[in-house]
Amino acid sequence: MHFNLKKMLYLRDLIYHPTACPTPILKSINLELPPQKLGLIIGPSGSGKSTLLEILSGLIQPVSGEIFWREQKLVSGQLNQLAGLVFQFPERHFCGASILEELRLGHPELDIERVNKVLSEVRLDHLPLSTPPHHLSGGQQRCLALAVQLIRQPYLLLLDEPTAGLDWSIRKQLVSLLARLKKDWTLLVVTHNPEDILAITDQCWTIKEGELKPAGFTYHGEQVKTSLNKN
Ligand SMILES: Nc1ncnc2c1ncn2[C@@H]1O[C@H](COP(=O)(O)OP(=O)(O)OP(=O)(O)O)[C@@H](O)[C@H]1O
Repeated sequence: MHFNLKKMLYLRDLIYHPTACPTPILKSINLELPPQKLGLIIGPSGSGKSTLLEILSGLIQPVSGEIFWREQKLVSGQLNQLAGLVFQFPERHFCGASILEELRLGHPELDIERVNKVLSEVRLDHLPLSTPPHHLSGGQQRCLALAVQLIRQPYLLLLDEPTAGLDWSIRKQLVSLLARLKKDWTLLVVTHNPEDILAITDQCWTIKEGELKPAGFTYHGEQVKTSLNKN
């Protein structure tokens, strides 16, 4: 397997071990993800998936290890510019009174052109900007949560269980949206239920008790196909 380190997200020996915990939550994580690819990490509840995304978005700091983006070593302050994190059930965190307010939270200077561009990216541009986020459908709320991150123009989109709690047809639409987004962004998705996302996955890992491994295994009786040997 050969990757060009100049063009990728590269995690080296990341360890997260809060002092109160008897064992590390993340145990020497190594991961390489090229740009404009979708990486999928599959693991059960409590395996460390959200913790890894929190580190990558600069919310918490690993005790050791390094994070590189295009050969540049990054520290927490730089990570929140690199990455946009969409939490699990992001609609629970909306605090704007309208779509426009939600998109402009923390960025009141954003011009309408950029707002419209990002809304068209997630196919919400047909809605009035005054629509309250809580009046949107479940699928539209997920799209708005993505738009909130995209408008900050991160390089890397981090998605925690993006299809959780959505109906089948909405999950399908969201997966098509993610497939479109990876033409411009690098995506890292974590989930305990990979069924929806596998079809658009370029690289896949499993995580169990904080240990990350490249996938090439049987999940729900089906061989998971990864592109670890592509590129
Ligand atoms: N600061 C902390 N101190 C102690 N334990 C922690 C801390 N942060 C996370 N944990 C524990 O680490 C484990 C991994 O948590 P994490 O939320 O990353 O798992 P997850 O795979 O995302 O699970 P889920 O899918 O249920 O969200 C859990 O057992 C959690 O309780």
